[in-house]
Amino acid sequence: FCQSLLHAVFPAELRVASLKLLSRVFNLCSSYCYYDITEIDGVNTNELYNAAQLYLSTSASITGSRLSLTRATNSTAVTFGLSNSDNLVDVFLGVPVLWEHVITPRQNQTFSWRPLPEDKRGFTLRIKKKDKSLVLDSYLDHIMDKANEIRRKNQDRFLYTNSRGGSLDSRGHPWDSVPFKHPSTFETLAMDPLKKEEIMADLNDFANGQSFYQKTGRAWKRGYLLYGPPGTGKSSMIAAMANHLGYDIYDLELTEVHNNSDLRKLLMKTSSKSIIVIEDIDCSINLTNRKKNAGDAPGRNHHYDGGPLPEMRGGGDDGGGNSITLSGLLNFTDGLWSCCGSERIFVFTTNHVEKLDPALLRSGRMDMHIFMSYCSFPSLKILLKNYLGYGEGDLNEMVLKELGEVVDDAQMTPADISEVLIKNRRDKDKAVNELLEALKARVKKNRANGGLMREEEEQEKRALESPKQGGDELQESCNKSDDNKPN
Ligand SMILES: Nc1ncnc2c1ncn2[C@@H]1O[C@H](COP(=O)(O)OP(=O)(O)OP(=O)(O)O)[C@@H](O)[C@H]1O
Repeated sequence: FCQSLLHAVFPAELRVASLKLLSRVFNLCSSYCYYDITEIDGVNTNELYNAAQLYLSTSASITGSRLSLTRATNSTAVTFGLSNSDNLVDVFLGVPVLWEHVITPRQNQTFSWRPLPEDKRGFTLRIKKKDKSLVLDSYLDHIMDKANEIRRKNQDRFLYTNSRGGSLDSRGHPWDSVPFKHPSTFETLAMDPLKKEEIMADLNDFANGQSFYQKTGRAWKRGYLLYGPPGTGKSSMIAAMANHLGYDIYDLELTEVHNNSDLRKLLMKTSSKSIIVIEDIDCSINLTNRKKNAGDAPGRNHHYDGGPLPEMRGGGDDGGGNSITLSGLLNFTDGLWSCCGSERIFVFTTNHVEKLDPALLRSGRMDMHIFMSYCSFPSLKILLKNYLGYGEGDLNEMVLKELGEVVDDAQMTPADISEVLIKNRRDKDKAVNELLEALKARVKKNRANGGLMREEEEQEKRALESPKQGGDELQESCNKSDDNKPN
């Protein structure tokens, strides 16, 4: 009776109008504004909805007991999201933002070339009116960036190489790629923990430093020089860097690049958020005495240490002529061309730092010089944990002390030590005993050689400390060290 009375007094049109009026009054009085971010915008997928879902899946402040779990194609990680009507508060630049996930059944199917989901999904974002400009100006961009970063970390990454004599694939791309699945991480890397932390902090500062680089007018790139004897983990370090940041790797085979202009083309085809690696830089091109090289005979500035000699490719001009020159390489890492794209890391590795031209070592080019040393005691403990599962306190105190006493003087590389441990990994005691024997034998051998290996290391350090030393002098010191090399 009441209902029919109400309907008679308030006809449907009046009811709708008054509801609209009420909601308008409510909106005017409310200090909040609301944004709806629906999954499907018309018939197109709304990128912002997917990004918000991914972004919120990393938030630790999710309330509610029902969460949705997803695992995307090509992804190795499971992410969780908000279920229906669940909400969470995110804080951005000190401003609280409320997110609510709303799922409603789709009523009338609109005509579409593809079937639409049965449910209409969307987020409602509630924010104070006074903070509206903040949301529109930077919060949504922040969400898109973060979501891309999460996708990158979750998805397979790629290892690119140019080793096809500079030919292009069917898409005109000069790089070959394979999925990158190297298991090396900073946790498994045998290295002084303090040094490791310093490198990780430097990488994090770089990856989060967009505004810093923009503010200071610097190109968003960073250079690392990894040097040290073979088998000390330079390649493992590069893999750990890529895994830590979630970057792709471009392994640049310089000996396959014909000239400076090809080098530029390769650079232009690299993506941002990547590590561009030139391994054994001292063996790839002749990086010393560059003035002399500029006038050298054709092909002279390609220089090899042991590998097959490259084809003679013409004169060594600096301006994009017929072969790679040091200045071409410096333009690649340092000049205007290095700034196409952004967020890129250059890593050069060498076993003979003293052979490098001081121009390459100058600060600003290689921002961080990382010496990969022979296995130290802290590094040894990491290897024992990796290969035998020995944690702190698991190994007999006496044995540990003995290992500590000989490991520095043995000057064995982590690669050599890993070999000994791998060989006996099923019998832990045997592995440790054999390692101890191997270390002692190496100490004996080094003493018989008069500690020449350590001297070589010292030379490398001196070369780094005096980057202004001329190319000729460096070459001379390098030749001397090669002559004196122990077997
Ligand atoms: N610091 C390290 N931490 C953990 N494992 C290491 C380390 N150094 C070497 N290894 C082990 O030795 C193997 C060879 O090391 P890696 O190729 O990284 O050395 P490298 O210094 O790059 O050698 P090269 O100069 O000959 O290229 C690795 O696969 C890894 O198993």
